[in-house]
This record gives sequence, structure tokens and C-alpha cells, in this order.
Amino acid sequence: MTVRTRLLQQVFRSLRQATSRVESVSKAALEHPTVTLVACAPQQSKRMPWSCLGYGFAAASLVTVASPLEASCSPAVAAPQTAGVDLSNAGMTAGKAKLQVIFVLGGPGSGKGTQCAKLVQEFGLLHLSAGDLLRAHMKSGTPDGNMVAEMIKQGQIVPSRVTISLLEEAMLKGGKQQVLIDGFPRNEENRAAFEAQTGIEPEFVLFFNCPEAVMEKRLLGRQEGRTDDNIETIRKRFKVFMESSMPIINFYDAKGRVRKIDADRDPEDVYADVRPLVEALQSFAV
Ligand SMILES: Nc1ncnc2c1ncn2[C@@H]1O[C@H](COP(=O)(O)OP(=O)(O)OP(=O)(O)O)[C@@H](O)[C@H]1O
Ligand SMILES: Nc1ccn([C@H]2C[C@H](O)[C@@H](COP(=O)(O)O)O2)c(=O)n1
Repeated sequence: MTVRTRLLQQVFRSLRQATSRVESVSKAALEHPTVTLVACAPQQSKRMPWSCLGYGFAAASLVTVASPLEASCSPAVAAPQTAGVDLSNAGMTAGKAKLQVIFVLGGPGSGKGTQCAKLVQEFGLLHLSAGDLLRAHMKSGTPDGNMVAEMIKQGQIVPSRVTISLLEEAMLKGGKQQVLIDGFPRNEENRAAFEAQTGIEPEFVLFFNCPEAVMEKRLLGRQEGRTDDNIETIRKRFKVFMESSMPIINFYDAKGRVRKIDADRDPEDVYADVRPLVEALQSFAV
């Protein structure tokens, strides 16, 4: 049996388990309207937890809970309480209550990290920068870590296998429903592997459009000691962006998912265009 077949089997197993969990939580909520149910994301599947996490949130939407991820992941617990069950969201399907992911893309230095920091401050979403995760991994001293260090120095894109497992781990640890994934997917390999492995489709893609000359000036002025903020690597990164990342933006644009932002303005002016897009998504959060 191939690894892919085994992974697919795991996905379907997780979905079946999650579905029956939601069914039992929903049934209990309807049968015991004076009970508060505590739902949580199951931990059985380390590899493919996203469907479970989505269903965990869906279950939480049916009931009054302190936090959907607060409890440890034993089967859903029905804790007798005086508070009534809020069934106002009972019509919400698992699909609607899934993780909400926004991909944040744009050339190197277009201001992705700067804008994400503002969104986190205002809306408290989880911000995962693929570049930051990879830079932290570089320091592990493992063979993978050393490979990542070399690839970043050369402005190349690290294989999805490494980046996606770092993202998965961080998403699980972060435990939030709304996630900004900054600097990912960077190429078709990233995009296809992420979709196949997690089943997650972005709500939309924030695309920061900025002229290269402006980005170059910003990167050369950034004083963070990054091994790739030198003119030689910056030029390579621009080339990789145009050749490998722009097709991803075009892919999502064809699906009507791209929100293009003029990033060649003061950070506050850029944010004035960004914030309503994310604010609109807040109303759909569970
Ligand atoms: N709108 C802006 N106007 C001027 N400078 C900016 C603006 N946005 C960000 N900067 C500055 O430009 C530099 C790069 O910004 P930032 O790190 O947010 O870009 P990025 O797109 O995340 O870059 P990378 O992809 O290389 O990580 C930083 O020094 C930041 O302070
Ligand atoms: N999906 C990704 C994201 C980043 N990298 C590597 C290659 C980039 O040049 C570098 C820095 O990323 P940034 O901080 O500019 O977003 O990290 C990658 O290989 N794959």
C-alpha cells in the first residue's frame, strides 16, 4: 500500500470519527437543553487533525462553551449546568465552522509581516509566518535544519514536506479558528501538497502588490540580521517570486479569491484597506 493510500485512509477514518463525534454532541445538545457540552479537538490523529478541528469547532457552535479547545481531548463531555444551551447556531454545518485560513502573499519586503502584526493586534488571529518557522527550524542543527539554512541563503523554496509539518504543528499549538498563513504557499508544490494534506482551502488570499524597487529598498533597510537580506539573494528571491509564487496568486485569482492591496503606501494606509476584509470574516467565526 502506498503512503498516499495510507494517508487517504487516515483522512477518511478521521472524518468518520469526527462526524460521529459531532452527531453525538448535536444529539446530546438537542436532548438535554439545560446542559452545557464541552467539545474539543480530538488528538487521535496527529497527521490529519484538520477535519477533526473543524468539527470540534462545529460542535462548539451548537453549545455554550468556555473555549472549544480548552478541554483535553477525551470524548465530548456533557457537564450538567444551569446555563441553557444556545441553539441559535444549530443550523451551522461543520463545513461552515471549519478553520478559517487566510493566505498572505506578496513579494519579499511587500509588508506581509508588518500588516499581519497589525491584524493580530486588532483581531487576535493566529499568525504563522512560514519564513519565521523555517528560520527557527534552521537553528535545530538537524540535517533538515541545515538544508533549510542553505536554501534560505540561496533564496530557494524549501520542500513542502518540511514547511507543512512546521505549519501543522504551529496550527495545532495555536489552537485558533482564524489563521493568517504568511508567505505560504510559495509555489505549486506548496499549494498542492497543503491542499492534499490538510484539505484546507483559504477563505481568501491577501496579495500585497508592490514594485520591486520599493521592496528592494525596504529589504536593504531591514536590520534583522537575516542571511537573505543582501542584494544578491534579494534579486534571486524576486526572480523566484515572479516565476513560482505569482502563478499561485493567479491560480487563486481565477477562483475569485484574491484581495489585491496596493502595498506601496504608508503602513497605516495599507492597513485601512486590509482591516475591513478581515473584520468581515470575524462575523463568521464561531
Ligand atoms: N508600507 C510600508 N512602508 C514602508 N516600509 C514598510 C512598509 N511595510 C513594511 N515596511 C518595512 O519594510 C521591511 C519589510 O517589511 P515586512 O518584513 O513586513 O515585509 P515582508 O513582506 O514580510 O518581507 P519578507 O517576505 O521578506 O519576510 C520592514 O523593515 C518593514 O518595517
Ligand atoms: N513557503 C515558504 C516560505 C519561505 N520559504 C523560505 C524561502 C524564503 O526566501 C525564506 C524567507 O521567507 P519570508 O520570511 O520572506 O517569507 O524562507 C520557503 O522556502 N517556503
